[in-house]
Amino acid sequence: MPIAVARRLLPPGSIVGVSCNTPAHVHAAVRDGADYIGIGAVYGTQTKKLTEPLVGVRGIAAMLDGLGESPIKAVAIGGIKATNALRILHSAIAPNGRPLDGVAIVSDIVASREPAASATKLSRLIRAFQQEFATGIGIHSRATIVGSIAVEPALERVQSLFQEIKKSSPLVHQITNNVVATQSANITLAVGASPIMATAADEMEDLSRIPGALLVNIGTLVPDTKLGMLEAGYFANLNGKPIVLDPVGIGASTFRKSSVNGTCSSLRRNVQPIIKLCNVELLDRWQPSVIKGNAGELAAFAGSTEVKSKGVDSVGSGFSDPALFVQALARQERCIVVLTGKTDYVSDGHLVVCIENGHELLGQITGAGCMAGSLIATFCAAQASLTRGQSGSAAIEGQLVDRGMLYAAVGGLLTLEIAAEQAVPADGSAVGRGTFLSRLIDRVGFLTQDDITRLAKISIQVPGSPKESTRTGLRE
Ligand SMILES: Nc1ncnc2c1ncn2[C@@H]1O[C@H](COP(=O)(O)OP(=O)(O)OP(=O)(O)O)[C@@H](O)[C@H]1O
Ligand SMILES: Cc1ncsc1CCO
Repeated sequence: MPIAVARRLLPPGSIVGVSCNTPAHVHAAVRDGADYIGIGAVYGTQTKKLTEPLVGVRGIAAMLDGLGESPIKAVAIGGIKATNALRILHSAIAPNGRPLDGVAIVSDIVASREPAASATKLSRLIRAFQQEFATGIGIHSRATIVGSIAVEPALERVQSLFQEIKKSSPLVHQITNNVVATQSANITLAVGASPIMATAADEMEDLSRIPGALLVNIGTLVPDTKLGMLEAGYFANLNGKPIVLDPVGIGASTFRKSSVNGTCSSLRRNVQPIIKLCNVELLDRWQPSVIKGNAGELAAFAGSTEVKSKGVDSVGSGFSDPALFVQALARQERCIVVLTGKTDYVSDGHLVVCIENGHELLGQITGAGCMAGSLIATFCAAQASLTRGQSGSAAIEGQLVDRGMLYAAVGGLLTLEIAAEQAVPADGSAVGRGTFLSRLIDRVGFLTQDDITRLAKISIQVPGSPKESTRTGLRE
């Protein structure tokens, strides 16, 4: 029914909402003067028969963007429950920064044995998110840092994470590719953590209960493993476990791209009430803490044509302004973004940390990026362990991404790259790729926190800001 007709039939002052399934619907609702819009269905639902395609979590942001500066409120609807509400609120942020105003929920309340308790739980979750969103720094901050940005506090954070790994030996669950599984497990053990390379969907709920972190690497993705990834990430989000996503070779095929976040997935065309799990993209189901890739992978992920890829490799010299790229992508994805290469760039959407360590041999063996992912996940597990004591506070309840993961990503990269420098003989004698890999794993095992502090070559900047501080590997 057109809004004008509804307004004629209803008493004056009535609130009129419009269901929107596409950006075109949103534009029409703005033009016709709706009071609010309901965006959906996000997921499949049994509450009503769906006649329009599912929007998916990844589809909400574009619709919010269509609201522009209008005061019209927006809620998401369709299959939303206490278990996925936070995921939806986190992901559904328009490029212009506009979040959802709320979520519409039916069965999780009316079909609950304790509807009042269910409603209270949901409202607590939503308020915690709103509080987090309003007061947060880092990931979605627009605050400007005044003065120079010292790197020492960042290195101190890395040190305490390094100590925590040695102390608690966290479990690092890795669903990775079959090219690198052994070396990834070995490098995780070498740094002092405990790897488990489990892939079956049926065991993910059990594994998610063990504190630690989850790595999802799509290097040799097959449908069965994808089911495991969907389940593992979902339960990891529920249990507040950090997730590192490594979209290996994402530009190589439509299957990889649509499995992660593509808009061409069959999910978009699926009007069945129950979603067939394998058609769901990973990022429709869970929120990563860190997304890591080389330039070709991150360009394909972000839909940028600036950098090309060939299989799992990046082609050419990379982005013209990598710092700005990672900052923008981190802001859009509301998580830490890591761009690897000769120089690495790590951002939380505000700060960008540049790392100049490493060795060219890292670019000449397979799986250096995958090992970087394993070490980043290990440091994320340590960060989660350090913050676990604070859980229960409203701000933590409203988060899926811990801002400390910026330092975790930096710590993982520094560990790999400083060990790589040490793996090359100091007397300049040649080392081949095979020996280099073994020596690299050895050196990760021998690395000390003093090595990291002494040898780190990092700088921190806020792109667009003239203030920048640099730190070389030399002792001052
Ligand atoms: N030329 C180089 N000099 C120094 N460090 C490098 C160089 N090339 C890569 N690295 C380091 O190697 C690690 C992996 O980065 P890279 O961009 O090669 O990953 P990748 O392409 O995803 O690797 P793979 O697909 O083999 O897993 C990073 O820590 C990066 O800093
Ligand atoms: C070579 C290769 N192919 C798929 S995954 C992988 C490992 C490095 O990314």
